[in-house]
Amino acid sequence: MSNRSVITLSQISKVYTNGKVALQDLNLVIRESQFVSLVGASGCGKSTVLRLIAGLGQISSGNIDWGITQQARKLAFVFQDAALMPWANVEENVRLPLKLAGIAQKDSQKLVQQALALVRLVGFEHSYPRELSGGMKMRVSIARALVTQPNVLLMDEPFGALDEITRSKLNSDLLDLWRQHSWTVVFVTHNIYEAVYLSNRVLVMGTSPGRIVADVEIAAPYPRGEDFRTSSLYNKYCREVSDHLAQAMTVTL
Ligand SMILES: Nc1ncnc2c1ncn2[C@@H]1O[C@H](COP(=O)(O)OP(=O)(O)OP(=O)(O)O)[C@@H](O)[C@H]1O
Repeated sequence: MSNRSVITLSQISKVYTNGKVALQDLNLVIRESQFVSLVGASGCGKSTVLRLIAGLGQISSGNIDWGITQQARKLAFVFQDAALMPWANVEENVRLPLKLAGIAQKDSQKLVQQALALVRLVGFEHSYPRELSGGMKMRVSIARALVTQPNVLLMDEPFGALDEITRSKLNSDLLDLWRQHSWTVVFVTHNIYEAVYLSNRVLVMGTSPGRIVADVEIAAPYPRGEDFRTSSLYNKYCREVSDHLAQAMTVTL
């Protein structure tokens, strides 16, 4: 991991048109290849942070500065809902961003195959979303994000709707991919255990107005397997994040 800052949020505030102050004076530096999770109570502004980083919505005040040029910057967004086109098969769903970018099918085929291989969906190219499990649909959604070969991956509770076993499997797969590709990842989740397992940094947000109340470095080496999940170190970090979260919620409840 380099020390280069990729995303710098300075004094960010976001007031929605209904007057809701979602974020106030938020400062945050995300470094290259970091895996950063945002955790916090519902409504504390996690998705707002992610959307502003993605350029989906206007900042009310403050700045976002990028450490990579606009030309070199490749963002991909993964949503909680796999949001696949039901009438299109797996391959067509994954190809969509390339099609929208005007890339011809003959040129996109290799990228689509590579993305499907990354999420282990080779052989399911011609299946339709209705034929897939929830975990497989989410893999398609991740492949659709990866097909553009991003260097920054923004993930908004991608595994929130999945059962625990599927979530745990996808967590391990995501970590393997992240280690191979060194993306900078910003990951939103409600789940403390997931955040600690995945991240090298967990940011705890407080609400009303949304702000960062704790920045916890998860100083455990990768690869992280079952050994880590059952270790006292993992428990220690989960307790630390949980305590910060409980404190943030006491202040606002
Ligand atoms: N388009 C909008 N217009 C008005 N208020 C909004 C809008 N989007 C979000 N909000 C409000 O801004 C606050 C932050 O919302 P946001 O979705 O960022 O929170 P969150 O932490 O991601 O919540 P959750 O965990 O429930 O997804 C909430 O009070 C929400 O109701």
